[in-house]
Amino acid sequence: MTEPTPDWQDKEDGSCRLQTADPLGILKSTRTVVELGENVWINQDQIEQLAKRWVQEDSQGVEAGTPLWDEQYHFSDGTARTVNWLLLLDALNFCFWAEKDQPRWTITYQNQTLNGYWAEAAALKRAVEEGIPLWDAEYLTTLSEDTMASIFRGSATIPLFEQRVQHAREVGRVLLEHYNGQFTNAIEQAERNAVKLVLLLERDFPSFRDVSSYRGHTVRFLKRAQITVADISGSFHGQGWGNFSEQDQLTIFADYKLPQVLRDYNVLEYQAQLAKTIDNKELILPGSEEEVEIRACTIWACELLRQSMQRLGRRVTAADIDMRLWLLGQRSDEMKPYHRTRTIYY
Ligand SMILES: Nc1nc2c(c(CN[C@H]3C=C[C@H](O)[C@@H]3O)cn2[C@@H]2O[C@H](COP(=O)(O)O)[C@@H](O)[C@H]2O)c(=O)[nH]1
Repeated sequence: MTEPTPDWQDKEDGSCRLQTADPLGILKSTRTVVELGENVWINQDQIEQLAKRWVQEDSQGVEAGTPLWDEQYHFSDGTARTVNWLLLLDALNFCFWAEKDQPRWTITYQNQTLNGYWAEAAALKRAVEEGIPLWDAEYLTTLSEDTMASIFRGSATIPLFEQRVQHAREVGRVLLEHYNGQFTNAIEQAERNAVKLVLLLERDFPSFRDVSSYRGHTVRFLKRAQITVADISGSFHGQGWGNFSEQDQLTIFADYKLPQVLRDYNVLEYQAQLAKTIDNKELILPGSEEEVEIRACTIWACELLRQSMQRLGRRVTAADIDMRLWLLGQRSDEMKPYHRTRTIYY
């Protein structure tokens, strides 16, 4: 007696078959874009090949595995202060690349020159070590531009500086108004459920509302809301404040590095004009059809990769696939450029 097909599972045999409940409505809404899109395609053969390769690597113990949470560049004291610090980290976790032919923003920390995400994390850790209480909601509400400039001091300027100041103040304000200054209260209100916490972030923290529209359809990505939950889980090693239910219901986090890696594996293919724009590091407008298609196809390419690995007997979550691809993207100098969309969402 085979199990009855749950009502949310697709019956028709389309390539983008829904095999999870998709409580965040991300897979369903992005599937429309994948089906209608004319600028970005998913190559199913390449997905099967990558799935086979990863399953073989894993069986030979080469598994990239989810590395331990980094504590060299992340503030981590195991208390509610760390939870607030991580919320701030991910409220500012976007868009680290420089204008065309300009040097990236970097900082020096512990005699190392860091850029991108690692520079952001280390800058926020350095600030706490220098006595700036970034875990204090009250303090964040009136964070000055001078203080923020000092926090992110380094070579060149961190992009979208003004927006980052506004996001930090918004985090403080919303924490005070709704959660008595502690994001741990939000975790408890979400009953320690990953999906509920992502939806709470979307509802209460405007800068996290990463939702687009595409030919009249609403398209949900919620990248920073989802990575906030994943980072709290990572920092607390899945225990205590990091012990969430339904974490396997999260999708990958649609940033600018995953599409770059998926294109390098020929899993994503770009229409000629779009490929030229990206290879020339020209800007792609936020909310444009091209940008939404890149992000939607990234999400579905990873979902199809997950399904393909499962058919090969290897159960992984979207977060496992995300981490593996993102780490590959940290060594992406040889790859074709990632797409340039100036946005606060990723
Ligand atoms: N999809 C996905 N995107 C992620 C991350 C991370 C870092 N998180 C992990 C790191 C340690 C912990 O284990 C965290 O889990 C940053 N980003 C995004 O990448 C971009 C920055 O790239 P680059 O310019 O090269 O620094 C930017 O959009 C940023 O938002 C992730 O994990 N997945």
